[in-house]
Amino acid sequence: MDVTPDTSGAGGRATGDAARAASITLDAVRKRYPDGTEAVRGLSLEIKAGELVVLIGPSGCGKSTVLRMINRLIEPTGGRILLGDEDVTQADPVRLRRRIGYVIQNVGLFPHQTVRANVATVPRLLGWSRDRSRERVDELLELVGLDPGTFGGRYPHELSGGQRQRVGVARALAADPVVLLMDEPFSAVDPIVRTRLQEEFLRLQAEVRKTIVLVTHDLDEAVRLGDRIAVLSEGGHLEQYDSPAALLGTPATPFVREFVGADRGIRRLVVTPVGRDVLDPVPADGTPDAPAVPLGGSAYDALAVMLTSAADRVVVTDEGRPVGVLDRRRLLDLGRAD
Ligand SMILES: Nc1ncnc2c1ncn2[C@@H]1O[C@H](COP(=O)(O)OP(=O)(O)OP(=O)(O)O)[C@@H](O)[C@H]1O
Repeated sequence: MDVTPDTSGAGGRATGDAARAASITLDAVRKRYPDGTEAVRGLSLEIKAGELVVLIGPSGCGKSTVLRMINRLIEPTGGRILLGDEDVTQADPVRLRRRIGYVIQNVGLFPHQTVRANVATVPRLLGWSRDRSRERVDELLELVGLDPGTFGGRYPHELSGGQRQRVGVARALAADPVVLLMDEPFSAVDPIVRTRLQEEFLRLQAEVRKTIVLVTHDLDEAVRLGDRIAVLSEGGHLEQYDSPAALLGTPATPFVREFVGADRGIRRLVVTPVGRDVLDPVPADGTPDAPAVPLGGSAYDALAVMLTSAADRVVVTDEGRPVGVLDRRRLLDLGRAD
């Protein structure tokens, strides 16, 4: 398998290939548009190989500009961007883009090409044989949950919005890129489909472990998907770069506090697992008559169970065995970490 920067000839399996993910380093990156707009005024950010980082911030803060500078759809006017240890500003932009998958809001599929032909776009550019392309495309369609026999010959207008989005992801993964850039990938579908796509996407990422930079407006999406979240303010200023739990629990600046909102306590419960450290021992006289929740489940789910059964505590179980008791006050404290 080719692990050098040039992907020509590289293909291989779609799964379990951590060597094909690269770290990304932004070092004092700037973008001044020709009309004088300073979209990004010196942003530094490290993204580890295999990490999923979300860029979030108000409209116009420079998120898309940052994303597009990574694959040089937009040229930076200052600073450095490294992919692994290679400076992307020195790379040939066309070859660079073949190594970087890119997924956008309305997917941008070619309307007059079948699903298979759309997914095979980059392999074709790379000169792969027909058989090799076809094998890879079918493997990817399976990976994103579309049966190749049913969907491979369809045209984009014969798919639902969610199916189109999956084809977009398959296409972006086709040449086994080292990095995946996603600009509002799930915003064109309704909230129910969006949640399902997000869940599928997390499962997919657990398999392919790409380095992913994803732009969104949606804080819940950021919290659900991100290993780390970068909150940007105007001019691409980095307000905070942290795990979802740390961001919600300890906003670093007044801007972040306002951005994550008053309901951050609830959001924090969603990303906080119930661990042994917050449990009281099971009473000596046996398990209390309370509903059970699994160890490691989210504190939010535990709260939901308490509320629906009007209980003041839950029994926490590990593989069915009670390991402790969590009371409501202790649980609510988990949402109030600052
Ligand atoms: N081609 C351009 N020429 C001049 N200014 C631009 C250009 N493209 C973007 N901008 C400006 O740069 C700033 C950042 O834009 P960008 O699209 O990166 O923001 P964003 O955070 O992605 O916004 P949104 O969330 O609304 O998509 C904005 O003020 C925008 O008006």
